[in-house]
This record gives sequence, C-alpha cells and structure tokens, in this order.
Amino acid sequence: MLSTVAKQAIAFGAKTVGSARPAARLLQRTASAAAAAAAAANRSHHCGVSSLQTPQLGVFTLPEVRNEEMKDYAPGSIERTKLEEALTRMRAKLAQDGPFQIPVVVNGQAIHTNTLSSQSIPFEHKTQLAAYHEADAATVQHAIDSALKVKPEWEAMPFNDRAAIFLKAADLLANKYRYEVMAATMLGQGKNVWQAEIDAAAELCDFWRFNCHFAAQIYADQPIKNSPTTWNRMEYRPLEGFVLAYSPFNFTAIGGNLVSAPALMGNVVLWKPSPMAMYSNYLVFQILKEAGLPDGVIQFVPGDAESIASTAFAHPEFAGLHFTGSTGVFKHLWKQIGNNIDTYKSYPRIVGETGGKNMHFIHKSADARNAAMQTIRGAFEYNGQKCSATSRVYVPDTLWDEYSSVLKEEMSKLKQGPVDDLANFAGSVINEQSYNKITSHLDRIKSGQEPNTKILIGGSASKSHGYTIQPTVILTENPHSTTMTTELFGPVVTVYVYPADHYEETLRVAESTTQYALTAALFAQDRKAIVQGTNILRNAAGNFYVNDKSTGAVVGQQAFGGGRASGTNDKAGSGLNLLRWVSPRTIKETFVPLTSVTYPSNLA
Ligand SMILES: NC(=O)c1ccc[n+]([C@@H]2O[C@H](COP(=O)([O-])OP(=O)(O)OC[C@H]3O[C@@H](n4cnc5c(N)ncnc54)[C@H](O)[C@@H]3O)[C@@H](O)[C@H]2O)c1
Ligand SMILES: N[C@@H](CCC=O)C(=O)O
Repeated sequence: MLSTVAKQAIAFGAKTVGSARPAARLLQRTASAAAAAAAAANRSHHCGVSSLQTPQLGVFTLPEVRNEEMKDYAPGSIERTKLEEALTRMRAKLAQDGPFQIPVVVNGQAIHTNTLSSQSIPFEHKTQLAAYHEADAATVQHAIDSALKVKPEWEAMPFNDRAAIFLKAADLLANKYRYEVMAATMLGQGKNVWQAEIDAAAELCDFWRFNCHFAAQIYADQPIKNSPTTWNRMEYRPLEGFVLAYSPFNFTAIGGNLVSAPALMGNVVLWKPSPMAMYSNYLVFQILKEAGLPDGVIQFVPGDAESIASTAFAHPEFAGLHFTGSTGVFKHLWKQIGNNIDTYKSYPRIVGETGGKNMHFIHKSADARNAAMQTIRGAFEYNGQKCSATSRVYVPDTLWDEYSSVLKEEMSKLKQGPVDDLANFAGSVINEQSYNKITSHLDRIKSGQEPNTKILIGGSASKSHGYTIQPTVILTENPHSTTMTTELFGPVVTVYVYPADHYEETLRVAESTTQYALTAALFAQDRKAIVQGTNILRNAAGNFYVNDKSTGAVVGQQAFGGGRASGTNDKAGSGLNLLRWVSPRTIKETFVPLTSVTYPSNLA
C-alpha cells in the first residue's frame, strides 16, 4: 500500500478537481509528489524492503462458498419489518432533502460536474429518486489515467487480500446494507420485494463470493507435467490497461458483477452505470469502498454513454469491454472498438451478455398446469424485464384448453401496483421509452395490423402515474409474427398453438425463429421427447431448463449467458468469465545447466 503521505497527496490533488485542465496539471504535480513520498517511505524502511513486497507465507483456503440464504418476507417476519423501515427511511429522506445526489467518483473523490441528469421512480414517474452528475470527456480521461496509476499496486496485492475485499463486501451487503440496497432497487428499478431479494441481496452476494472461489480455482490450475530438472508454472496476469464496464438497468447485481469480476483478477475498471439504476449502483460502489477496495480500482463514471465510449475507446490502454444490455448497443460498441483496433496496445477483450427472445416449449406429455404456472412466473415477474423472461410459448393443441384456463385463472389473481406495497406481484416498466415501445406493439395487434394475432389476456396500459402495462398474453397463428421474434422487454408473452403430432417440425421452427439464443425451457414427461427437444434446441439457448421456467439462474448452479445475438456466452458468475480478464503467462524454469550444444542424435 502507498504510505499515508502518498495517499494524502493523491487525495488532495483529486479533491480540488473542478475543471479538467487544472485537474490534469494538479494530478501531474500530485502524482509526482505521491511517487516521491512513496519512494521516501520505501527508502526509510529500515530493512530496505518495500511494504508492497508482501511475503506469501501460506497457501490460504477461502471460506467455504455457499449461496446467500434467501429470506421470505412473509407478513410478520423480521426481514419484512426491516425492509419496510428501509423504504420508509428512504422515502422520508427523499421528501426532506430531495433526490439523492450522486457524483462522479474518481480515485475515491467526489466530482460534481454540475451537468445533471436524473433517475425517476418508474411506478411514480413524477418523483425523482436521484440526481447524478455526468462525467465529461476530460473527467473520463482523468478517471482512466488515474486508474492506470493505481493499477501496479492493485495487481501486486496478493490474491487473498483482493478476495477478502469482495468477501467482506458480500457480508456487508448481506447484513448491514441488505435492506437499503433492496429499497433502492425497488424504488429506482421498480422491483417488488422478492425480485429485489433475488437480485440486490442474494445474487450480488453470490457473485462476490463465488467469483473468489472460481478465481482461486483458476490460480490453482497449473501445468500438470514437469520434465526432469524443470518446473513449469502458469501466471494469470491481469490485462494490460483498463476495463470499461457498461451495466444495464434491470439487475443491481449485474452492475456489481460487471465491475468486480475484472477487478478481482487484478484489473482496474471504469463503471458506466445505467441511468435507471443509478442509486442502487452507487450504493453498491460505496459498499465496495467500505469493504476496503482501494481508491481508483473502480472509478464510478455516470454520464453520456456514447461520449464515455468514445473517450475510452480512443485510449491505447483500453483492454476490455464488460457489457450487459441490449444487442443493438453491444454491436454498436463492438464496431467502434473494431474501427479503433490500430490504436490499442493489445487486442481488447469484448464480453457482452445481451438480449433474448426466450421460449417455453411444451410437449403433449407435459404437466400442463405446471407449464402454465411456470409461464406466468417466467413471463411476468419483474414485469418481463429480465433478459431471461419467457416471451414466446409453443403449446400443443391437446393441452391448450387446460393450459389456457390455468393461465386465465392464475393471472386473474395477480395484483399489480406500486411495488412498495408488498402485496403487488407486478409493477411498472422502467421508463416511457419502454412503455411506448411495448404499447405500440399492443396497439398494432388491437387494431388488427398483425394478421391472425389477438390479445387473449390483459392488454391494457396507463402511464398517468407509473408506466404500467397489464400482464398480457397474445395468441398468434403465425409462429413468425412480430411479437414471436422481437424482444419487447415487458410483461407480454406470445403463444403459438401447434398440432401435437408436429413436435419435431415445431421444435425446428422454434429453433430458428429469432436471432437470439439466451434461455429456453422444455416441458415434457416423456423422456424421448426431452432428449429430442434438448438435441434440437442445443444451440437455441445458453441456459436450458427442463420442466422449469426460463428465468431464475442461480450463481454457482446455472452459470448464465447465451449465444448467437444474445452475447458472447462467457457465463457471468463463473470461472469462464474470469478467464476473459486475465492474460496467462507460462513460465518454465530449468535447474541444471546445459553441458553440450549437440544432441545424442548428432553423434556420428
Ligand atoms: N444476457 C444478459 O445477461 C442480460 C442481462 C440483463 C439485461 N440484458 C439485456 O439488456 C437489455 C435491457 O437493459 P438496458 O435497457 O439497460 O440496456 P441498454 O442497452 O439500453 O443499456 C445498457 C448499457 O449501455 C448503455 N448504452 C445505452 N445506449 C448506448 C449507446 N448508444 N452507446 C453506448 N452505451 C449505451 C446504457 O447507458 C447502459 O449503461 C435487454 O435487451 C436485456 O435482454 C441482458
Ligand atoms: N440471471 C437472470 C437474468 C438476468 C438478466 O436480466 C435469470 O436467470 O433470470
């Protein structure tokens, strides 16, 4: 670690940042001051060994890894009371002080650029939850340059100490901050309590803990053979340069993971959070700081997405993009990186998990009731705003009566409204843009512009208070109709009823209907049908379920990610993802000197 003097010098420089040019000059001066202070500290060390040169005096074993235990929030439970208190506190503070103020944070110092944007409550859109400062190009440049300065120290920190920071963050989140981060996710992203528990509490704890476990496995993966008198080793170096992370609105945990996974492996990261998840993401960032993450390892840079990308992608030390969001944006970013390829020191790693058009495929042997109930959860939990949400269903005609009557009966029981009323199953979609996109599709169908397609259940919508769309089932006779192929990202599912004896043909249609391949679920009791469906749909989904819904992957159990236009399938929350953030070096050491240049085969 830097000496206190050096840290203060850096902190002093960053604190005075107001406009970027003086900031750059100040930083140059203060960085030299910091370097001089660090050198002095090292010189004065009585044995001449820098405190950065941490001895490794044991091969440490991480605490046993486990999934965060989910709380159920039943009426009268302690957790329900605590969550309600957190919501009340957050509301009271909002009413008293106005929107939560969120700065750009570079090297641990808040920067107020005074170019402000806001995050609203989706089910009460006149209320602003947060106001955030947008990083301009000079601030982004400053964030990159200063992250690169802290990188040598961060990557030199022993793995056990890096891991300890993320393990501590998980414990802080699981206990001290659970309800606050959940409340921010409920108010800001419109999740109901159960969805907030899954995401902001359980999944983020799991990402942080399991990533440590997977990283330890990676480091332990060493060459399995050594020729006599040699020793082979594998070193998992962080990437040269910095990683840029773009996170989506719909999962607080995903934002936390997109930045933490590369950081755990010794990288420095710029975090561009989603405007619609700003408050919860800022709390996550603060938890990491409290857990001991050194300043500058993750820089918090909200702002204009395009302009941040342009600045970052123009930098020769751009080393990787860790993205989760829509397919179109990811492709756009990839093209920009491609266009700049001659700029970079190394080939950047590009990791992106993107959109989906996820199916439930039901065979005539299936338990129709189970398939219908799983469809309701898969399609309508969090208002269909999970990338994994069920959005197209194939039902055999022999099961249609039972399946559709269960849908109608169970959907009539769902309560919809503001999610801080805990009884509500469904809420509102994230913003007006999303509301307009989804309702325009519903309007086309209502007005008969989509042939042989009708709304079977739901279909109403209102944006007077929140962006509220009723859970909706569309019935189509065309397996290629618009809503069978387009990602709507809302509480809408389209059903196609097929002749039960056309199982294989319909599977082949489903397999090739969309550009996406994220999640799929097959419902059947007949084992031959399960085998056949699993085979035909092999490349149609990166996460495949049998007799379960298409959503709800759990870290450490179902590593998550899809292929085709759904992403690079690097499986968030697994060692496969962590491997993208290292550049291995093979080391061979020979113990015995050479005694002859020629080989026995050279002897006459
Ligand atoms: N496959 C997965 O694991 C996964 C997980 C969550 C969400 N998603 C997908 O994400 C989408 C929903 O999330 P979203 O609405 O936040 O996605 P989005 O693509 O709008 O935004 C994602 C990030 O990209 C930024 N961004 C937006 N436009 C940009 C541009 N022109 N240039 C650069 N950056 C830009 C956003 O500010 C945000 O930080 C859906 O398509 C969903 O399927 C996928
Ligand atoms: N991993 C989550 C989806 C994340 C995307 O939004 C699930 O499996 O439901």
